[in-house]
Amino acid sequence: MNIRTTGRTATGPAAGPQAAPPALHVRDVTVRFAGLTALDAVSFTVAPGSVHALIGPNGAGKSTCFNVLSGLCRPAAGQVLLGDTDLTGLAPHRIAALGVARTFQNIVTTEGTVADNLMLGRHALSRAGFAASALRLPGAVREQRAHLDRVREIAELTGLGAHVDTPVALLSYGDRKRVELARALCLEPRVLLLDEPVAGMNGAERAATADVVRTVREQLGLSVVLVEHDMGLVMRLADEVTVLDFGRRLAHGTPDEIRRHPEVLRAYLGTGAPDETPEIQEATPETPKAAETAETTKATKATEPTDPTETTEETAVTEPPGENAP
Ligand SMILES: Nc1ncnc2c1ncn2[C@@H]1O[C@H](COP(=O)(O)OP(=O)(O)OP(=O)(O)O)[C@@H](O)[C@H]1O
Repeated sequence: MNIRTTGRTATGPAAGPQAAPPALHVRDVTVRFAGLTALDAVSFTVAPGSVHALIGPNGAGKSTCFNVLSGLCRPAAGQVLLGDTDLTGLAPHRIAALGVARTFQNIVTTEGTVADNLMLGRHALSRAGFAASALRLPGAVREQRAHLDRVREIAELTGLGAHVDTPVALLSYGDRKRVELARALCLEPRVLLLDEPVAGMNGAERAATADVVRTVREQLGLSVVLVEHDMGLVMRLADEVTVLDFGRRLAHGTPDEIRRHPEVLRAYLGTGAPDETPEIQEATPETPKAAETAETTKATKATEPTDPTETTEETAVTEPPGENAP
C-alpha cells in the first residue's frame, strides 16, 4: 500500500514529502508526586524514524514519562526537546501542534463514524474558520474535501479503509483501538506516542496492529515511542528499548541487548545476585525466545493474573480488556 506522505502544517492539508523527524531528547526528567519520585533524572533519545520502546514493571514510571512528553505532566526538573524545540511544560495542544501526538491506554472513542473521529484529528490543521465552514464558502469546502481525502488515506494505512463510514460503536475492539491510532496520525505527527496499543486485544488483533505500526513508521517516516507490556511485540517492533524501574533508567539498548541484560532480568524476574541470573537461550523458530518468555512472565506477574502460557505476540494477553472491550 503506497500512501503519499503529507507535510504537516498548521493551516491545512499540505502537499510534499515530510522531512525526517527531529530526534526527541528526554534529558534528566524528574517528576515527583508528594513524597514519591515517579521519574528520577530519566534520559533517553528517540532517534529519528525509529521505534523506541519504554518498558518496565508496573509503577516504573512509563505513563508518567508519556504524560511529560505529551504535556499532561510538568516535570520538576529536566527537559524534553524535539530537535531544538523545547517542549518542556508546554500545554498538550501546543505539543501536538509541534508534532507529538499520543494515544491513550483506554479507548475513548464511541460516538460517530470512523471518518467523524478521524476528522477530529484534522481540526488542529484547519485553516478555514468556523464561519467560513458553517457558510460553506468555497475555500472551506475545498479544504474540508482535502481533509476527508487524507482521512481516507490514513484509514487505509491503518487497516480501517473498509470501515470509514461505519459507526465506531459497531467496530471490533481491535478496530476501535486502531481508530485511536489513526486519529493521532491525522495530526500529521512527527513523533507518535503509543500507550499500550495492543492491550486487551486478541492474537490476530495484536498482529494486525503490529503490522500497522511497522507500516506507518515506514511509510510516514515518523518516530514511534511505544509503551507496551507485551514483550514479544516490543522485541519485534523496537529498534531501541529503554527500561525503567522505580522511576530510574535501568537499562538502554537494542532488544537483543535488553533481553540479555542481567539488571533487566533481575528487575523482571526478581532474581537476586548476578550468579542467579537465568541463562538466556538463543531463540529458534520452533521455540519461543527464552528472554521474551521470561520478560513477559514478569510483565504478566506485574500486571494482571493471566495464563502464563500466553506469552507471544500472537497469543499473549497481559492486560485485561478495557471497559469497552467486547
Ligand atoms: N497523579 C499521581 N499522583 C500520585 N502518584 C502517582 C500519580 N501518577 C503516578 N503516580 C505514581 O508514580 C509511580 C509511577 O506510575 P506510572 O503510572 O507512571 O507507572 P507505569 O510504569 O506507567 O505503571 P503501569 O505499567 O502500571 O501503567 C507509581 O508509583 C504511581 O503510583
